This record gives sequence, C-alpha cells and structure tokens, in this order.
Amino acid sequence: MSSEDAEEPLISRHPSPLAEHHPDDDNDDGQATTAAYEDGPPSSPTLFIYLLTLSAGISGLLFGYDTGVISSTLVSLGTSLSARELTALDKSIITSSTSLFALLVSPFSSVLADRLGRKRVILAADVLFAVGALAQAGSGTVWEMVLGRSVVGLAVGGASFVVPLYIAELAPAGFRGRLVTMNVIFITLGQVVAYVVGWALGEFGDGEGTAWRWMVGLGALPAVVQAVVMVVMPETPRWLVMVGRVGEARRVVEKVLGGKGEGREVDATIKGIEIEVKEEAEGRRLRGVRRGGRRAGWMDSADELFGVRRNRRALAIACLLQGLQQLCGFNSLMYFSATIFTMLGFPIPTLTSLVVAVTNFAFTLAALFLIDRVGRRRILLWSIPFMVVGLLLAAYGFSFIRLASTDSTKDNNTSPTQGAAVTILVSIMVYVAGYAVGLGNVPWMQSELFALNVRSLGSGIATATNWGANFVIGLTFLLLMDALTPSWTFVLYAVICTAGYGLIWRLYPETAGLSLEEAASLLEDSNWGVR
Ligand SMILES: O[C@H]1[C@H](O)[C@@H](O)[C@H](O)[C@@H](O)[C@H]1O
Repeated sequence: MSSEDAEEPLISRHPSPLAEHHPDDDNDDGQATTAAYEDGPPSSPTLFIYLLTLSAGISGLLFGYDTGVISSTLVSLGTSLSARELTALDKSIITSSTSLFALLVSPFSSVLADRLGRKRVILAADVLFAVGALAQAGSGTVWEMVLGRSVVGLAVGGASFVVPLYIAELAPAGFRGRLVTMNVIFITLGQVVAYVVGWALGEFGDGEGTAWRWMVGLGALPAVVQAVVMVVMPETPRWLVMVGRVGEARRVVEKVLGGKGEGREVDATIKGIEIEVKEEAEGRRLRGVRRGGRRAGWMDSADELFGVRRNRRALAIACLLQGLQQLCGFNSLMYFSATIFTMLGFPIPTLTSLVVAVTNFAFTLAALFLIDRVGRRRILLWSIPFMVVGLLLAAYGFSFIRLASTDSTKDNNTSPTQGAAVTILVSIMVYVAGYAVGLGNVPWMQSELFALNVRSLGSGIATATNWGANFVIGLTFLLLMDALTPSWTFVLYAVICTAGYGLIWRLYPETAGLSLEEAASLLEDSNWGVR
C-alpha cells in the first residue's frame, strides 16, 4: 500500500512557492524539497475528491476481503479440496501464497504505474481480483486453491502499491495523511465484511459444503463494480503531465478544485506539477552526468539510498516499522482466528472471531483522529505495551488448555475451560486494539521519511519487507502452534513486540508536524533525532 509518492503533494491550493524554486536550490543530491506545499491552511476536500477516494478505496476493501475471508474459509473447507482433511501445512500454504505473490509483484508495480498510468494498473488489478476469486471458487484440489490465492496475491500486491499513489496524487496537501489512513480503514472494513460473510454463509448457507465457494467467489463482485467506476474516473494530473498530456491534466485539476478553481489557481497547480516532474528528470540527468554520462537507473538510486546516512536511516526505520507490523503476529489472528476459536470450543467460531475484525476496524477509525494529534512515535510507544500485555495474557490463558493440533488430519480433542477461553478472547481484543491504533497504521506513513530522490525505491523495499514478513507469519503460525505450543507462540510474539518497542524508542524520531526537510534533517543527528 505504499507508493513512491504516497505523501507527495501534487494537487495543492498553495503551490506557488515552488514556482520560484530552481534546481540549483536542491541539495547536493539533486533532491527537490517539497515543504513549500505544506504551507497554508488545509482547505476541505471537494465532493469529487471523496468520490475518487471512495472508488479507489474499493481496492482497499478487496485487499481486506481477500485477506480476511481465509479465516472462515479454512474452517469451512472440510474435505472439499483433494478429497481429504487439510494438514497444517496445506492451510499455511493456502493462506500465505497470497502474500508471497503480493511480494513478488511489488517491485514491478511502480514501473507499471509509470508506464501504463495509475488507472490502468488499478483496472488490471480488478481483473486479477475477479479471476482469482472465481478460480478459488471453482477449485477442487489444494493446488488449484493455491493458484487462485496466488492470482489474488498479484492483484493485492499491485493495488496496495498503486491505490495510495492514486489517492495521494489527487488529494489536497492538507488531507493527504488522513486520506492515506482512509485506505487502511477500507482494508479493515473489507476484513469485517469478509468475516460477516464467512459467518453468515457458514451458519445460514446451504450446508452442502459449498458455502466456502461463495465466500471466496464473492470477492469478484466489488472488483467488477470498481472496474466499472474506474472506467469513468480520471488519470492523476501528475501522470498526465509526466507523459505530456498537460491539457487533460488541467481538466482534472479543474474538477478536483470543484469548479472553484479560478484559472490562476489551476495554472499555478499545473505549473507546480510541471516543475516537480522536470526537477525529477533533471535530478536523474545530473546524477547520470556525475556517473559518467550514464542514465541514472535504480542502481544509482540504490547507491544514494544506501550511501547517504540519512537515507540509510530512513530505510532502516521504514523497514523496522513494516517488519514489526507483520512480525508482531497480528495477521496470524486475521488469518486463523476462526481456527483458534474452533480449537477453544466456541460454538460459533466464525462469529466469535468477528471481534478480531471489528476491534481492528473500530480502533483503526480511532487512529484516524488520533495520529496527527498524538504523533507517530508517541502513539506507537503508548500502544505497543497494550499489545505485549494482551499477548502475555493470551499465553497465560492458553497454558490452562490442552489444545488439539491445528492439523485437521490428527486427533482433535481439546479440553478448554470456559474461563481460559474467555480470558484468551478478551486479551486478544486488547492486543488487537493496541495494534490497530499504532502498528496497523503508522508504518504506511513511510513515504514521509524518505527524500524525494530515493522515495520510490525506499518505499518499495519497505513494502516488500511488509509482504515478506506477512508471508513468514502466514506460513509459520500454525506450525509454531503445534511445535512450540500456543502459549509459547504468543510469548514469542510478545518478545518481538518488546524488542520492536526498544528499537522504536531508540531509532524513530517524532515527525508529526514537521516539514519533509525538518524530518529528513532529524535523521542526520547522531542520536537519530530521538533526543
Ligand atoms: O495496515 C493493515 C491492517 O492493519 C490490516 O488489518 C492488516 O491485515 C494488514 O496486514 C496491514 O497492513
């Protein structure tokens, strides 16, 4: 869900200071600064912006639906696939194939978005979402299911990169942060919808073992709706300027400004975009000249990312946050909560597991209001302790229960006590709430850490870290539950959260309320700007 410019202001009502900006004002990396866009009071987004966000947000909804639906699907599959019970490894591969393919496609997303435009990539993702959903619905073997999940992974990987880019390139500067958080809200809402559908179809479905086909197949529906809406939506002005279609870019800017855009304001905005696009090209050319006339490629970006101290630090922080967002174990619950609550003996596990998705959604909404006020660093340092407490309490609860194997082919007699099961449920809610207000959101604000000339590569690597860690968690959770016991698995996640807390405390400076330049210069400090 990151993007090279996810925080890059392009449609601003106050772009004029950049009109005076000259490439020579750039720092020695040829890097243009964009703080000038941050000035001025934020104006309210127009209806058009809301509509754009909504239409693009359906991708978030799909992302959430496809990652959330696996929880109920796994407990409904029975012997439908390959005519046998699923092993823990089958379930792990079915689940994690989506993140693996999202990881594989992520390096290509930015290239495709620049070549084809943001809109076409979103449309292509819709086609893949629909094809993947139908392929899953029609699957008869474990490997056919894995194939369908992998196709959906390609869609999730592409959409999660391009949609925030699309939103950011159309959003007024003062609202960018909130609109990027909106995308996470759509994701978590999609997960709630998936859980509700999973529960409803499991409970009231035809009972002939086909409910899961509807669960996964329904993912095709929003994809079709979005494709239809996107056809009439515009490209972003920034991409249009990049490919020389300035006239069209003007018309989009006029629409974004809601008809209020006087010619002068539209002119200034287009001029600002043109200057920025030119500066980027100039920066690339200069870096090429410095390197003996070669055109600067991603290797040069890599040189700058790893060679310049503050860029290296930005990357370290972005990867730390993204890695921690996944390695803290949250998605183990998102993917396997119905499996866990089945083992705990809850009568309707898909209904019980709804608390995970609903708590996540509700506290993500709270984060929307809190993040800019409290600050990124502070919200993380306040929320992670709740996660640790929740995990340790859950581990304690699990220690009273002799749990069955997560492997459906083995003997599955559990002996849960009601008190322990309720303790686990409550502690999971505390953990999920802590996750949603902090780690679930803050890592996606990654692009504000990076200087413009390394933002694309830096955000790409951080996003790949997210998918890589997500894959590891999806693949290993059930196997760890069996190998280590549930208690020790949850203790392991608590240890990871604690270590992450220490690293954030030591390395992640507060960037809320700072301009991009001030945030970047903090990272030059020998204390990483945290003191
Ligand atoms: O920010 C999102 C959100 O927290 C989702 O609930 C989670 O499933 C994703 O992995 C994460 O990236």
